[in-house]
Amino acid sequence: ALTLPIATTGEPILTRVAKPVTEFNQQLVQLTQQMLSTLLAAKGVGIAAPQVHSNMAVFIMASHPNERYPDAPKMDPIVVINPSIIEQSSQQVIGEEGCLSIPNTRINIARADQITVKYQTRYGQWQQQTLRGFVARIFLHEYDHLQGITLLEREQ
Ligand SMILES: O=C(O)C[C@@H](Cc1ccccc1)[C@H](O)SCc1ccccc1
Ligand SMILES: [Zn+2]
Repeated sequence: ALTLPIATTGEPILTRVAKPVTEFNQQLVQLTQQMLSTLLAAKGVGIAAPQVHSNMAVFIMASHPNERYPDAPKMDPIVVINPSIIEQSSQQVIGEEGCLSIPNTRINIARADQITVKYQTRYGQWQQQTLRGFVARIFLHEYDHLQGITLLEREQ
């Protein structure tokens, strides 16, 4: 699967609310494959469809240890479709984040340390999970992208 161009700050697609996925078809599978290869090539830990110019409510989380988060869990990439946040802990943690759409920028962001989320897999199956720490941070960062929100809008 080839990589896709990544939208950067100023491109309208990054400010729009993504649309729910209703067709779990081959086109969706192909999009997720291209998002994954784009993510891996960019050495990111997450990527959302709007970042590759698609307005679908889809993102991929792929935590792995990195210089900023050396104890980040190594996990198989998770495709998240039509996500919703059911619960967020009031306890927040400040952490440094980057964004593939905002090159050479690192911003400290406060995020809930624990969240309960619901989403569909690439086969349309509903999952409900509790996420903590860095993986919760990635989920919230990508979920923001689906609402047209980036780090720049969250910066205090
Ligand atoms: O732009 C994106 O959505 C991908 C970000 C995701 C991210 C989420 C939470 C915290 C940091 C980044 C990229 O992974 S940016 C590259 C990166 C990788 C590891 C740590 C920091 C930045
Ligand atoms: Zn981002």
